[in-house]
Amino acid sequence: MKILLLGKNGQVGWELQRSLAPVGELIALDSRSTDYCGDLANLSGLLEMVDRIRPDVIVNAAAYTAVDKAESEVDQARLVNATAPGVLAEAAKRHDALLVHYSTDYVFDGSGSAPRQETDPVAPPNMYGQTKLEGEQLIAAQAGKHLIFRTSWVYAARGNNFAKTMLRLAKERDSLNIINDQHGAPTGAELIADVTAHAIRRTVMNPELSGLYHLVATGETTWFDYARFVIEHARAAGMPIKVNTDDIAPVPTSAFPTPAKRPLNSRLSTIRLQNTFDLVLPPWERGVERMLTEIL
Ligand SMILES: NC(=O)C1=CN([C@@H]2O[C@H](COP(=O)(O)OP(=O)(O)OC[C@H]3O[C@@H](n4cnc5c(N)ncnc54)[C@H](OP(=O)(O)O)[C@@H]3O)[C@@H](O)[C@H]2O)C=CC1
Ligand SMILES: Cc1cn([C@H]2C[C@H](O)[C@@H](COP(=O)(O)OP(=O)(O)O[C@H]3O[C@@H](C)C(=O)[C@@H](O)[C@H]3O)O2)c(=O)[nH]c1=O
Ligand SMILES: [Mg+2]
Repeated sequence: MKILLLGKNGQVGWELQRSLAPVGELIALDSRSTDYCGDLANLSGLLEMVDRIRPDVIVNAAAYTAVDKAESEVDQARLVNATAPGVLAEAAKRHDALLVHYSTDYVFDGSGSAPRQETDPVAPPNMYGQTKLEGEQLIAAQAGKHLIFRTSWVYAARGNNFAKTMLRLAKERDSLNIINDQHGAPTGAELIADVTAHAIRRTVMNPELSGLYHLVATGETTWFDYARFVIEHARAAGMPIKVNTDDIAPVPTSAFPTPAKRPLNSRLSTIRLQNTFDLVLPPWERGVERMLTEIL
């Protein structure tokens, strides 16, 4: 089985290089690859690359993930998050290949407090979420073999994420204001990559498993509680931390203005994923502790 991985150096892409290696013959690309085009902004290059490689599985871990910047760079965000995945879906269908793709909690408006199911209505609060939703829709419209995993609050030892931002700020500043009314589950790139490998094996044998699945760690937290969890672990591990525990302040969303609006409720229900693929998803704290142990 030939697997094509796009976005190999992102948080999830890096872990997929590990988890997909034993699943099939892996060809991993990024935007700067030279043998084959791995640039999602080059649509004709992408098509030519897929026709040359003729993969059995395409895993797209590339995305425009700068949430605030997407508000002012909509065209680039849409090209990478929507148009290119649509082109990949078309090419995958032509080759009868399985397309695996990732989406986000930011497709939901964030109202209420119930965990969202895959069938719940979508209403993205920002342009990143809007373009990610358009990507989902273009893939589904092809009706080829596909898996779309919506995840949230992704972190990894390698790459940029909220936990690493907090470690940096805790060393530099003596006070922090952190939003305490946005709820969700930090989800490790390792978990996403491991579940992806498992689901690919099942879906290749059983294409009717195609569809949309929520994939997040178990439990929930807020950005504030998550920040405290990370900073206190780092302090206990002996990392030099400048900020006092009492000077990490919980604030409402209204007190932390950003260009992009974020949902208050990012909880995702994973029942469909767990039942379909016989999976157990670990509590979010386990993965974050592992990541901290690795980087501290
Ligand atoms: N990060 C998060 O918190 C969340 C992410 N997701 C989704 O999960 C998936 C993986 O995200 P994650 O690993 O965190 O993202 P990262 O931001 O870590 O990685 C994204 C990768 O996409 C690449 N990329 C951007 N533009 C292009 C392009 N034009 N051509 C090729 N590659 C490109 C980047 O490479 P380069 O730097 O070289 O441009 C980067 O390596 C994405 O679909 C994302 O939308 C969902 C929910 C939460
Ligand atoms: C730096 C900082 C952020 N915040 C808030 C802003 C925001 O609401 C929240 C997280 O900030 P970030 O910029 O890391 O989050 P953001 O980039 O919005 O993270 C999102 O990325 C995309 C790709 C996704 O798909 C989402 O699931 C989610 O992970 O924390 C504070 O309250 N205080 C701070 O000092
Ligand atoms: Mg971000």
